[in-house]
Amino acid sequence: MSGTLQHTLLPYVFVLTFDAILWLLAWLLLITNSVGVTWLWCYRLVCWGILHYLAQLINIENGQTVLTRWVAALCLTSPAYEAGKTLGLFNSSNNCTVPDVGMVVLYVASASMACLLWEWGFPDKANGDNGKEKKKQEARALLMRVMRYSAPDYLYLAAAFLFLTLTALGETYIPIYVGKVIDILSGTYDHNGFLWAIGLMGLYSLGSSLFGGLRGGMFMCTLCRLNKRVRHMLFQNLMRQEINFFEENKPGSLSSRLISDTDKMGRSVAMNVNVLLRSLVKTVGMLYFMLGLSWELTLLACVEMPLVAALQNNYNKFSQDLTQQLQDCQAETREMASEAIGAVRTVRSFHAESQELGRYEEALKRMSHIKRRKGIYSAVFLLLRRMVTVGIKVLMLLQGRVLISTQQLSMGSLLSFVLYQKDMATNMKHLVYIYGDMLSTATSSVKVFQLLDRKPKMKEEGSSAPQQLKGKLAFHNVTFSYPSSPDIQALKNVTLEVGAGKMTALVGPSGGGKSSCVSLLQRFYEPQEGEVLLDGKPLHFYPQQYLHSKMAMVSQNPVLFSGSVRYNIKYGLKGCSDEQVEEAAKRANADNFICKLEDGYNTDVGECGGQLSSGQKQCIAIARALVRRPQILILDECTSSMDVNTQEAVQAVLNGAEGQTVLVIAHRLQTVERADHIIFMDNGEVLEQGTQQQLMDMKGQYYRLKEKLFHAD
Ligand SMILES: Nc1ncnc2c1ncn2[C@@H]1O[C@H](COP(=O)(O)OP(=O)(O)OP(=O)(O)O)[C@@H](O)[C@H]1O
Repeated sequence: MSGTLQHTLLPYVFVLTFDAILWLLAWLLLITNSVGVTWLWCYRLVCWGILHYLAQLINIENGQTVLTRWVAALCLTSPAYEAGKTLGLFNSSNNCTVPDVGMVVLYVASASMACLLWEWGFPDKANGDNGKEKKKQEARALLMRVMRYSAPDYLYLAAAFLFLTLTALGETYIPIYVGKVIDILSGTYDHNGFLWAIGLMGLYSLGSSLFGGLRGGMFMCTLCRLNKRVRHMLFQNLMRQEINFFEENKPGSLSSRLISDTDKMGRSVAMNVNVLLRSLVKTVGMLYFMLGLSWELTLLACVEMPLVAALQNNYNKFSQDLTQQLQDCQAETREMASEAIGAVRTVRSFHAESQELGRYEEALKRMSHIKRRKGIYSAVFLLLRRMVTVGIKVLMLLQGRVLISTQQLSMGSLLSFVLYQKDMATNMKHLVYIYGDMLSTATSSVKVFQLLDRKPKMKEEGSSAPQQLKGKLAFHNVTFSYPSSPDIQALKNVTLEVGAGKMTALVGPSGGGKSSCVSLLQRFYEPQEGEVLLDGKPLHFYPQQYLHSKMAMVSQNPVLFSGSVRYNIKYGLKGCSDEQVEEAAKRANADNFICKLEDGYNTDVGECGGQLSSGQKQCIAIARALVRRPQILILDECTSSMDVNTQEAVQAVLNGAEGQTVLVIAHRLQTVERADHIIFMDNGEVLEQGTQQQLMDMKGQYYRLKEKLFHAD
């Protein structure tokens, strides 16, 4: 460890020694102390050349760039400061002098401090090999990506930055005038000077408040626009994902990504960048005034910064970890509550209220435990930070007393300095804290970006979209397992055909693989082996939108959306007239009961169609399929909840569907008997197929099932 430190520090000591020799040369060569800035610039540029060459000779493995950067800062700080002095930027003599030993030490300290800060904020990539640094760099890259998403709002951002700079400048001038007022009051009273100082102070306060408000408004606008844009993109990409994705990711966590994570991500740009830039502009402005008042006190004030930064850095590490845990816990609790509330009927019917309550309480306990830990860390951190701040303040006041007694500083200037220092400390806290917060919110944006970047795991869709479709479906040696249970084959080497313009029935015991066939037809999943063909072409040759316009499906448990009956029937269809909706409803035998509803077709069906009975929902779902006039109609057990009369009516409609390919999954006798072709499936395999008569003659599995159904009916 100490060996490594020696290796790291040696090149710096080596360069410093050479720099000291160069300064010694300057002191020896110059008889007079007063020199021109140009001379100092030339001399230090030559020094830079020499030291840079030496630094290259040392050639350290990791950190060569840091050393090179430090050499540049070391050589150029002194002429830069002297040039500033000559231009009257600092309240000291305008003469450019060769710096004395004290000033040289100060230059070395400030150059090193600047390099340290730079390294901390923007570490050299060559040094970032370890995991922690890599993580930081990734977080930074994410932050840059969030910023890029804000690019369309550049006008709002430019206005916000302008107002921000004006606010910060206004705020920076106020303490100077407070000090002036105190000096006027404590010395010989000058009425005009007093009024002038008070007036300017009021003007700066008013201006900064006005611009502050405008700045906040602009940032809020940017935040809203960014949130809207990201949520839209995210929702768009979510809708493109394959069905398995939604089985693996619960709705609670997806909606949390969509709402709270996008919000946090936006905050990292609009809010944090706002505070970060304000603090940065103010810090630079205040440093300028503070250096003008007293460089000794400024140096002392600057000591506070690395100490607070080190404390804050450590605290951030713990805090980020706990924040992540807390976010996960919150998502889990939310999911648990929405699951129990959504399935309240099931919970009630199994009398599982106390069990759900217990689970929820456990999750709440875990959450409050994490919150408690977070609170304790925060309290300890605040205590340590306060101790550092107070300690530095005491030292500063002691030094201030010395400066006043030697008349290097007035009382008012000391007050101005103390005001600046207080503000400076707050700004530093913001700079360090916000930076940590930005990185942590960037981590939460990882989740958003993961979703944004996710490509659906489906074969790329083709462009075949023929005007006329015969509607012949075929499975060729299809083997399929659900991604969530890859070891269980739901379909085993299935080969079957659904004739164009014919009605085919899929029958068989529960779990036989009927619905799995339908899922493959809908391209919800891809088979692992074999092909599913439509008119002789694999399904993925057709665009998804085309496929779903030609193939409509009514499932066992149709899902309706909250909204009117009309909205649900023409769901997803553009340019569908009211007449078409009503005609489809009549064909699905839904018109009768719809007209009896309070507002007819405009009646709200409630969340998930909760205001309607299961049979009514199925009728509306059939109407929704029929209104599309699909070439292929798939009915998965869709008449199971209808009364016998309604079933008969729907059946008549289906039989009258001329030229339409109909695939029915049914357990009911009447439905199956009307089919042109019957396929019997069990355990993921096609066991028997043929016409009703052929299967009956076989006296096999279908025959036995029919016997059972006959008795049941
Ligand atoms: N989403 C899923 N994830 C994992 N396995 C599934 C999924 N859906 C169905 N399965 C399994 O696939 C097999 C075939 O199920 P499928 O739903 O296709 O049968 P089915 O004949 O339609 O049954 P039912 O008549 O009861 O609807 C079963 O073993 C089932 O457990």
